[in-house]
Amino acid sequence: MNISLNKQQHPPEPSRQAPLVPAAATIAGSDSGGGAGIQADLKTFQELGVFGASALTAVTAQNTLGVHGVHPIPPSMVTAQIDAVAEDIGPAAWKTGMLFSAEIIEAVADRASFYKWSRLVVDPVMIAKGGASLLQENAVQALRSLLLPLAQVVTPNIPEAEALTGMRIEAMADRKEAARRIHAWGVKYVVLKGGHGGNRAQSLDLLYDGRVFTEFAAPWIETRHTHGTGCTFAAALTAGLASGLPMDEGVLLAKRFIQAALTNPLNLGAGHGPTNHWGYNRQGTAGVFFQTAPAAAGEGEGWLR
Ligand SMILES: Nc1ncnc2c1ncn2[C@@H]1O[C@H](COP(=O)(O)OP(=O)(O)O)[C@@H](O)[C@H]1O
Ligand SMILES: Cc1ncc(COP(=O)(O)O)c(N)n1
Repeated sequence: MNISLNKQQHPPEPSRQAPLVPAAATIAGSDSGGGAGIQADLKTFQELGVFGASALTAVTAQNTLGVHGVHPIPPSMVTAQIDAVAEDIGPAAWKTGMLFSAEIIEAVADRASFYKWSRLVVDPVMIAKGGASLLQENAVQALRSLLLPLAQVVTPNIPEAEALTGMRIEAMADRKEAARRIHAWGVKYVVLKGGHGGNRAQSLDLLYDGRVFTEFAAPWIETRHTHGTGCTFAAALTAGLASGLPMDEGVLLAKRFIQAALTNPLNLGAGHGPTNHWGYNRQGTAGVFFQTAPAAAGEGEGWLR
C-alpha cells in the first residue's frame, strides 16, 4: 500500500451545518498566570457555553505579582489569526483585550471593518492591576479614532475612561459626561465600569446607549483576588451577545458572572489573585441585585430582573 504524507490537494469541505453552540473569539494578550487576558476570556466563554477561538496579540510573562515581560506578535500574524478564525469558524461575537501597539490596533480595525463585525466588544485594556503598561502611550489615539467607531460596545474602567477622554472622573456626573463623550466617537454602547470608583459599599457599572443610562449595582466584595476582573467581565458580555442576548441582558449576565467570580476566591498567588471562573455555575449569585435607573428626570427606576 502506498501511503502518502503529502498535503491534500484540496482542503476538506468545512461543515456548513448549524453549529451546536455559539462561537466567540477573543483578540488579546496571553497571561501566563492564567487569570487575565486570553486565558480568562476562554475560560469565561467555556463556562457560559460558548465555543472560544482566539487571536494572540502579545505574550506576557506574568503572575499575580506583576508583569515580567511583554513580547508583541507581529501585526501581520495577528491579521492571519483573525482571518483563519473568521473564514472558517465565523464567531457570532468578537472581543478585544490587550492590543499593545498602534500597529496592532490598525490591523484589528482593518479586519473589523473588512468583516463588518456587528458584535464587537472592545475592552480598552491599558494598565495591569500591578501597574505595568499593556498599551503603548501613542496607541490610545489609535484606539479612540480607529477601533471605537467600529465597536458595538466599549467597556472602560474609570482610569481608562479618563485616559480616553482626558477628563478627571470623580462624581457620578463626571462618569456620565465621560460616557457621553466616548459614545460620541461612534461606539453604540458604553459600559463604564465602577471597580475603581472608591465606593466600598457598592460596585456600580453604568451602561449608556446614547439616550438612557442604566445602572448595574452589586455589593462591594473586599478581596485582593481581582486579577482579570475587566477581561472576565467583557468576555462574559461577549458570550452573552454571541448567544443572542440584547445589550442590557448581556451586561446583566456579565455583572452576575463577575460577582460570582469575586465571591469565592481560589486563593492562588501572593498578589492580585485570579477570580474564580467556576463561581457562576457552581456557586450561583445569591444576594446580588441589579436595577436600572434611567438618568433622565421623571423616568423613575425599574427592576431589570
Ligand atoms: N471588589 C469588587 N466587588 C464587586 N465588584 C467588583 C469589584 N472590583 C471590580 N468589580 C466589578 O468587576 C468588573 C470590572 O471592574 P473594574 O475593576 O472597574 O475593571 P478592570 O478590571 O478593567 O480594572 C466591574 O463589573 C466592577 O463593578
Ligand atoms: C494579557 C493581559 N491582558 C489584560 C490584563 C488586564 O487585567 P487586569 O487589569 O485585571 O490586570 C492583563 N493583566 N494581562
